[in-house]
Amino acid sequence: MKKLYIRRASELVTCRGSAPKKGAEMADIGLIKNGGVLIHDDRIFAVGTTEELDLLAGFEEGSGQVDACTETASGYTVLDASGKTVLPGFVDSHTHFIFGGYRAEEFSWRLKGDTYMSIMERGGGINATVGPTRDASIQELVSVGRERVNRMLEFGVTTVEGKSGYGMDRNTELKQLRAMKELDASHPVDIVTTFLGPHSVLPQYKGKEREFIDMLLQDVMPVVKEEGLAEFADIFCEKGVFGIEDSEYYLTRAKEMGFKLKVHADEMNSLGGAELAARTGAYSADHLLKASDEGIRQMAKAGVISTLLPATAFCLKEPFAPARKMIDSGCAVALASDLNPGSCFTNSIPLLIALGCIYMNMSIEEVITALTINGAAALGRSDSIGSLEKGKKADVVILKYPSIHFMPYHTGINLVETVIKNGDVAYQKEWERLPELKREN
Ligand SMILES: N=CN[C@@H](CCC(=O)O)C(=O)O
Ligand SMILES: [Zn+2]
Repeated sequence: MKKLYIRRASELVTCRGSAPKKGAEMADIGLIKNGGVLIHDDRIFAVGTTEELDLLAGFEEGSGQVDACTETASGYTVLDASGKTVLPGFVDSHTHFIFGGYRAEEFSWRLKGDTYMSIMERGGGINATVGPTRDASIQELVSVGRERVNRMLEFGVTTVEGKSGYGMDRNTELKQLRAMKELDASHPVDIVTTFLGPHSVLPQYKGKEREFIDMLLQDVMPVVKEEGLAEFADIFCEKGVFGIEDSEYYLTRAKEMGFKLKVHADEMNSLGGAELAARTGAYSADHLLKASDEGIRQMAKAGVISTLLPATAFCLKEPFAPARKMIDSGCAVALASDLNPGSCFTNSIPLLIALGCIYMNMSIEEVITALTINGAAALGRSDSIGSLEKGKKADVVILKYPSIHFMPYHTGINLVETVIKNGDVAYQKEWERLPELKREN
């Protein structure tokens, strides 16, 4: 058995307890000073103070057994985390990271005053990514996806959700999902897949949205189900895209087929997407910039996770989702990057931390909960990831600094030093590796 002991962490964040964490529970991150984690193979064996775990591991302080990274008599490899913060691996629970091409020009147009929806109406936006994604081979999608997931791992992400939705035909939707499955099998980061066929309306389906949805339900989703290509089904419920009736029709049938549900809801307009998510029993409603008070109340009551995507609001120069109101109303809030080729091309966890704390009035404890256990719950995985508790996957992040308060304080800076995935070191930062400067005489 492979045994690892992370020892003497200045602050160890467990996020233990029931999940998801709602309302005031979000501030309780189960912090242990001078904490440690014992890992056996790919699972967490014990979590506690270093004193408690030394006893459990058969260590004697001062015996010389506990030097950093040495094999010890009791078989543990020791990782000395003194002066550092240890957290559960981050869960990025909403992304669109598999696609072909780029849309950099749209960002410039928006800087000059165009809106996301006006660009979409004149043929840009999501539809503009369809051609390059259809043209890309599965190996090209896997290769570019691998680079993106590598970058996520550097930020401490150990599980990521990825959506289809840039094919909107049978072959390309399946190709996107298969690319993610191939990556999942060959990369340390776990990938949870979502079918998002109804992501936009192609010109030939304008005014015939129901026909398009029926095509997806009949021709594509049975294959997705049969091959186990996606666990969740999602839809872009928005004015000018898919309305409430079409969205409810799709979600109801997707649920009957055995998919878990997610909804892109109330992003640009208050359409009743949050209420729809509550009504259909969705795991999460995502975006929610314009969620109504009634929608917030219903999400809290139904236990729908409010997945907020502040980097998207930031890039679109839109007001942030009302995180404070949601938490104070008893909602469980998750934060995710929404990495995509159009509205938000970032996978930066430090940016989410900064926006959450500075602009959304969330405490750093609430932000940590939103990026770990509540993200895990939004993916239906809170029993296996999202917290440091006995029996869970050993997905652990170690930060260079001694306290969680460095996370917003070192604004926008990646503090991740080590990432452990399934008990193995998957990423180790080399802080001071600079090239030798050559001097000409
Ligand atoms: N809003 C809908 N879908 C994506 C954007 C996708 C794109 O613009 O390519 C989102 O969640 O932000
Ligand atoms: Zn999205």
